Amino acid sequence: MHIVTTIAGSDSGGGAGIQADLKTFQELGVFGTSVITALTAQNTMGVSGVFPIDHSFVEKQFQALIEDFSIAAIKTGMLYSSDIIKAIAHMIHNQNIPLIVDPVMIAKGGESLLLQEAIEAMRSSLLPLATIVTPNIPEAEALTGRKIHDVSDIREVAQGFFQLGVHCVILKGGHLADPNFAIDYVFFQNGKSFSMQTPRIQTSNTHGTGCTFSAAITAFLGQGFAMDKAIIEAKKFIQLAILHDLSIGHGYGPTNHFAYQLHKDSCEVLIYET
Ligand SMILES: Nc1ncnc2c1ncn2[C@@H]1O[C@H](COP(=O)(O)OP(=O)(O)OP(=O)(O)O)[C@@H](O)[C@H]1O
Ligand SMILES: Cc1ncc(COP(=O)(O)O)c(N)n1
Repeated sequence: MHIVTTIAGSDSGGGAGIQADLKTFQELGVFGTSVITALTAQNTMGVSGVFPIDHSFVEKQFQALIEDFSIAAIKTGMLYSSDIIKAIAHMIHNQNIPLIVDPVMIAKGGESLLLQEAIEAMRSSLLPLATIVTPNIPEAEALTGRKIHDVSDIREVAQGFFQLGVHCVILKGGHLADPNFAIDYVFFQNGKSFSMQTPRIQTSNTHGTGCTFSAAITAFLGQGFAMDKAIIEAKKFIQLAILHDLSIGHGYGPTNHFAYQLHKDSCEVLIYET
């Protein structure tokens, strides 16, 4: 049994954060463990409260895991403060475990999930340890200080992440204005790159898309998939989870974590060399 870990915030509404990650891990047949960085009072309509966990207790949770388990891959999500980020970086820097950083900053409803003061710690302490980073466009801009207007800017931004020490950058195009396609751009430090394209689904039920996508990458990597295969299969997982939405709640509804196992043969991801 492959064991993977999510270090993230709890979403009481069950669509994002720790809950989305553990559901994804379960669906993909890996054993999920968790380190909770913050509690959020949240539903599909928004975040009404954030209760950060003291960084010493974040450390204690991780310590409990590494004392007992052999962890195959780790992902991070909502990390909230520089204290928490530094504690996590300190704990994992000598572990030699693949690390997927989803640099969560702002919830779909606009609420901040990362303090402004924590952006520098993310850049200087955590990203140098990352195997893969999965920013959306605004997150990539905030972390590299470069603006993204078109695809050529995306390549520049990926270089910015490589300079920090990241091995693979996935720039998620969910926020780009293409009405027909959801395109993500994948860049490896060795110069290899490709884009992944699926039909854009017209829906507001996209709560937790980024969490679910990065959790799926973590689950596939934890099972020993090669990095490109893990990324492409995770794109399939999130495409199906958005397509077969569950219509839960009154706001931005969650995605459907059951969908991949039911429909995985029906999804095609188009890959283009970039
Ligand atoms: N409407 C959509 N149709 C198809 N795929 C989508 C859609 N919206 C997002 N995606 C895909 O979902 C994945 C997550 O992308 P997104 O840009 O939504 O991440 P995010 O903004 O970080 O999410 P979150 O806000 O949950 O953290 C990407 O693979 C993206 O292409
Ligand atoms: C605990 C937690 N982690 C991450 C997200 C981001 O998800 P989204 O941007 O879809 O709201 C969230 N809302 N809550």
